[in-house]
Amino acid sequence: MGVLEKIKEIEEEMARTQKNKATEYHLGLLKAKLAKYRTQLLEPASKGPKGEGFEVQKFGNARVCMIGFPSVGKSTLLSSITETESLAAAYEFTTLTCIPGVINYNDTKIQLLDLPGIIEGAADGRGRGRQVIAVAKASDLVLMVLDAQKSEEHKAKLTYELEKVGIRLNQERPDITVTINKTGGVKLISTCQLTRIDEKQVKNIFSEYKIHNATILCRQDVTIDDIIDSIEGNRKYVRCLYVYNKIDTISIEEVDMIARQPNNVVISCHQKLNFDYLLEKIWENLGLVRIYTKRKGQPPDLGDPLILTHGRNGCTIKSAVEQIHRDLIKDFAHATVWGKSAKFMPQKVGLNHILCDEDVIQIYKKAKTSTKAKESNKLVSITEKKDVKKEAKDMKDQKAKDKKK
Ligand SMILES: Nc1nc2c(ncn2[C@@H]2O[C@H](COP(=O)(O)OP(=O)(O)OP(=O)(O)O)[C@@H](O)[C@H]2O)c(=O)[nH]1
Ligand SMILES: [K+]
Ligand SMILES: [Mg+2]
Repeated sequence: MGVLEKIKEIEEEMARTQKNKATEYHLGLLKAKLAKYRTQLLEPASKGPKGEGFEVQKFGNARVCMIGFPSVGKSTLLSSITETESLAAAYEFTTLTCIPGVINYNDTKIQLLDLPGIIEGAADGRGRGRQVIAVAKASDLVLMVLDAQKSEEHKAKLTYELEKVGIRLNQERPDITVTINKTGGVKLISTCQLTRIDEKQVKNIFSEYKIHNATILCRQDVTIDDIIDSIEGNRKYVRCLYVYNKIDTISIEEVDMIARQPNNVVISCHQKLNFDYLLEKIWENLGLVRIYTKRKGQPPDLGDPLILTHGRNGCTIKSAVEQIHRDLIKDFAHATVWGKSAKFMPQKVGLNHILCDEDVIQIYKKAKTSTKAKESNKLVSITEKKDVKKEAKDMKDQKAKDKKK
């Protein structure tokens, strides 16, 4: 029986199983089995003939892709907010390849990718689903474009299709560390109370993966899915905006209700409604930071900022210096900062200072001691030493003289 049939069988069994304390272990095991088969299913995609995927050159400071069912308005949106025209039409599957456009926003270039519509079962290979979803895995932000008339079920279905290939939308990577040992069995350690899993359940899951000796350290109250994700490892945690298009076809009350949900953006391409807010949310979710550099005695160069991304713990002077020039780090002495991150203007800071958007920095390098200067320095230090030695000797002679008297 092929992998797809096995997946189908397990999904049916999970749907049939009552969710309660007694079946929890069994369901956990089924989830692990499912995750294993899904990973197997994905393997061929990467080994498939090269031409299959949508090889689109990365461009600009960030990559955003549009995922959605056919005819929700992805191509109309690309043509509306970038200079690129992408054919739009009422029939489904108008777009058959990946069409890149560029959003110029806040001195940055954000690549926006239009993709073919996907349908249920996309992750299992229906239509060009797997190639479309692979682009989502390689993006910094996913725009899930939805037709405002269609119910929430579309959003849930698309989330499930992305989940099946290991994409976790708007979730943080769970803080779990798995160490495989030679002996000692499976040990579950946690720095907080675990209310959703226990050691026996975790042991079952690990034995499903034929791992019998491991230490699992959890720093938050994790679920069994998080444990499976940490074993599988190939998960991608991506920010996602739910873009509800065609709001010209629903009532104001419905628009208001949709707009209030987190990560939702309501737009109408036909009436060009709310594009500014969409661009603002894209910018916010990409976590891009513009840093302007200035030289001593000159005004900052406002035309061409450094564009950095907000890492997990912010963006530091170090990442800015590395972007200017890799070798600059070793000559770095200190920097002065003007802007939101400076306590006073200008503030003298080191490599670990966390920068804010639109800060201005000036970099100071260590004073280059040329070899001649080094010689003279050395000379100075040696003569100093000589003086010190001579002084010590004079003092000693003096003492000896005093003694004789
Ligand atoms: N009422 C309304 N119709 C829209 C809006 N935006 C797009 N459409 C229509 O929706 C249909 C589909 O638009 P497309 O841009 O081709 O949608 P798509 O998601 O790119 O479709 P595929 O490429 O087939 O996946 C077209 O007839 C558009 O004119 C909108 O804001 N309001
Ligand atoms: K269409
Ligand atoms: Mg299209």
